[in-house]
Amino acid sequence: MSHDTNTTEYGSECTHKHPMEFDEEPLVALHCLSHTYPDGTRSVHDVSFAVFEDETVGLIGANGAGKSTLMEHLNGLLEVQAGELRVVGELITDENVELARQEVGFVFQDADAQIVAPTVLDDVMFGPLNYGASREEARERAHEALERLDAGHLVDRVPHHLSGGEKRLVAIAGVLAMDPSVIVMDEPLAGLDPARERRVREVIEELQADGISLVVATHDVDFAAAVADRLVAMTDGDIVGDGPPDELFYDDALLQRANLEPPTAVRMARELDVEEADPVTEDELVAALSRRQAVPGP
Ligand SMILES: Nc1ncnc2c1ncn2[C@@H]1O[C@H](COP(=O)(O)OP(=O)(O)OP(=O)(O)O)[C@@H](O)[C@H]1O
Repeated sequence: MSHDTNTTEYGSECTHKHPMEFDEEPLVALHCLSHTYPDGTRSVHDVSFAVFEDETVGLIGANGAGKSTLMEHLNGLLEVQAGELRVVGELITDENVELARQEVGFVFQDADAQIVAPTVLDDVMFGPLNYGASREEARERAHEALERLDAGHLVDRVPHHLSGGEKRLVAIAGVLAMDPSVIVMDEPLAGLDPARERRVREVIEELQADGISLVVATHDVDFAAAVADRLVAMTDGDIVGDGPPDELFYDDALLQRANLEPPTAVRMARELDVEEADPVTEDELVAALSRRQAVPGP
């Protein structure tokens, strides 16, 4: 999407009040997206959403708010019915949907949905091979991606026999092997034991440190507070909030509208009358409390 966006460029269906204007080119942007499923369920309506370089967007909202529907448009899994999708500035159509698939990797909540091959190596090689890499290059990329996730030891295993956490690492490796600009993750911690959860959190931190942009959908507000630079809140197919965690998680009216509870740190900060900052994570709360303690009394 360019800086000089104008309404004609985006088609006549859109009733969105604010044309998207950016100081920098988003890596992926949906503008005025509406989607109705074949049974007539209207899942998102006139939604605009952009992801920029080197940011993690937390997508939050209650069951059925439209998070998965929005995310499945970001790499062309769902076809745009009304509105438009741009990836690295290119308008995505039937002809170039592969660009969206390559640039935006998708890690499903259900890792089994993503497994396509008889061994982990074949599975991780599948993406690069599918996009024209030689077997040698695909193998190299698959090994690299698995090593990056400390999952090299799984290379010859049968994917269906892996544990839930291992499957998720393999699914992330499959996406990394494609070298995407943006990785979309649907509930990445769901169903993991504490050790696997910790590993997936570390992987997310490593991806962030590597400058990869992420979109993470989650019901876990504590996790969203810890992982996201920016939060986008959805309810009933609309985006109802977009801003930093310390703004959104202190906006009671918005949380109520989105049917969300504030994170633990926000609730505790209020109970403890922490006023000098708006902590949203445990670490921030502890820091605010120790600063308060350090202030000498009268
Ligand atoms: N294949 C489908 N056919 C019909 N309706 C659907 C389909 N997939 C989703 N929906 C409906 O679209 C709306 C948005 O669903 P979506 O899965 O995008 O929400 P979500 O925020 O991801 O929910 P959850 O947190 O429960 O995963 C819901 O009303 C849902 O019932």
